[in-house]
Amino acid sequence: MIELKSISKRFPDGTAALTDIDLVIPRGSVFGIIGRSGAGKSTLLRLINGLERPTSGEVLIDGTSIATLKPAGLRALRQRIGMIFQSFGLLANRSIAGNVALPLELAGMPRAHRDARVAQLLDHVGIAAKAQAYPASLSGGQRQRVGIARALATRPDILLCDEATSALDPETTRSVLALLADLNRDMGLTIILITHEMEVVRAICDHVAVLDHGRLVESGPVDTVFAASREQATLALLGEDR
Ligand SMILES: Nc1ncnc2c1ncn2[C@@H]1O[C@H](COP(=O)(O)OP(=O)(O)OP(=O)(O)O)[C@@H](O)[C@H]1O
Repeated sequence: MIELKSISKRFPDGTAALTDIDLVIPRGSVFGIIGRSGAGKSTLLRLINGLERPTSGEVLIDGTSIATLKPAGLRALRQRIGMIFQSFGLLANRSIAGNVALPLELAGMPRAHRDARVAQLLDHVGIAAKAQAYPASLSGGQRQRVGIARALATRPDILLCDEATSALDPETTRSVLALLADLNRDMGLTIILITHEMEVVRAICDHVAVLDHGRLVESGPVDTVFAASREQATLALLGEDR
């Protein structure tokens, strides 16, 4: 379980990116965080993986405050958290297998184990045939599958998705979201997904939180929030999507 307690984040230039956020993300959920550009979504994700520190408040993962972790604890936490990005973040000069192997190399896994694990991961995301290809020769959907395989290499139990399907066409988006749903179901992976697209939330999330200008407008089960919201920010996002 991930808990955000009274989180505020103000950047040195005075920008108040997040103000007084309280949020509980249950283990095993697919949790959508939605809001317009600048609402604070990326900042929230970066607080969860410890890349940013809150100005006040705390982030607890399974009851442990990230702020109390020593460097070794923070490294261990990062191994528990995978991340995928809108721009995929693949290294152009490494093969697909080489990209997926990278976090295992950094973790010091011996070559033979690494090769077996990479093959298993590529198979799992349906892209084994492309192991020796390079990112430039893959479609966007295939590249995101590689991104997912790489994110899962160290067997995380939390996957953070930063606009992971925003660069993909609707059909490819559906297939990548279906893969994420399978991973949630089969591995019990907790998925936190930030997006500005209501359709993505509707397709895959069980819970949603709506951010607006750094504030949490509302959160709860997707069906409840979408069916009964009276919040202007939520209605505006729903309206844009209809
Ligand atoms: N390092 C930084 N220094 C100063 N301000 C920042 C920094 N990072 C983000 N911000 C500001 O904080 C606010 C929230 O940004 P954030 O990137 O979290 O929003 P977002 O909802 O993810 O937006 P987008 O969908 O456009 O990525 C914005 O006003 C942004 O300009």
